[in-house]
Amino acid sequence: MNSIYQNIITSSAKNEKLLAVLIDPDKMTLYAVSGFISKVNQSIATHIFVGGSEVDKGVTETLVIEIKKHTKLPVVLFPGDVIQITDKADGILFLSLISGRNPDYLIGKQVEAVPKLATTNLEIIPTGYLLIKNEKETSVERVSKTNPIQRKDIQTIKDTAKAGELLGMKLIYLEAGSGATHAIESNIISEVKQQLHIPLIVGGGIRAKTELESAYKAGADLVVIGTAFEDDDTFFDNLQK
Ligand SMILES: CC(C)=CCC/C(C)=C/CC/C(C)=C/CC/C(C)=C/COP(=O)(O)OP(=O)(O)O
Ligand SMILES: O=P(O)(O)OC[C@@H](O)CO
Ligand SMILES: [Mg+2]
Repeated sequence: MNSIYQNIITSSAKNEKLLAVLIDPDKMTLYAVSGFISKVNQSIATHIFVGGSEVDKGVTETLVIEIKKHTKLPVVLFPGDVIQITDKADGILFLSLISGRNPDYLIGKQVEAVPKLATTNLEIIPTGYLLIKNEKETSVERVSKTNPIQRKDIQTIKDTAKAGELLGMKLIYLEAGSGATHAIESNIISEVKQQLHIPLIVGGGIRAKTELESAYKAGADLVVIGTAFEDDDTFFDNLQK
């Protein structure tokens, strides 16, 4: 059986780069799904992530059902909270916000999620999630009440990512924040990647194909893009298969 995680590992070993399109349930209407997903299907995207920092109950499930009608790509939950868990998706990034020091987002929400996950067949992918500072406050900072790590503090970023790996996490996600003023720099990505043995996800503020390519070149195995597609879906035209 080809699991989502196994595919990420295999692609990473072959240096085949992956792209997740992030759909924020707050911003996508049900009637827009089929048109949007048809663009995703024609693009180089390999995954669909669904999640937001603040989403009302039930909204994620309805959206995932609709998305699944239109694509064969794996749909992976990227939840800001436990209420976003639905068994209609294929997998879930089981996030721990390791850049922060809020116990609710390190272990509390994860404990709360267990009874919900017990009734699903979701593939659970333990993910160390690091928020890196940009020029404006991000939704994740506000919602989680945690401080991001400063960009100049590369050693802390590296040590935090490595600590996630040593704790047994299967992916590390470097996050500049949805709609970040600037994407995570190549030197940060490459320094983090060099000392990891697990795949690296990079997201936040990537709005151009050149930025996507430089994240890949620096060592990102999977890049997440949301806002650039939300703002202007002609961005897909540059990312045709
Ligand atoms: C259920 C489990 C295991 C975890 C959920 C709880 C944790 C630890 C979450 C991590 C911190 C967090 C709040 C992540 C949110 C990730 C996310 C989907 C960000 C995208 O944010 P948007 O909602 O697009 O931001 P905007 O509203 O600014 O567009
Ligand atoms: O919306 P953007 O800025 O592309 O960010 C994607 C993702 O990393 C946000 O959690
Ligand atoms: Mg968003």
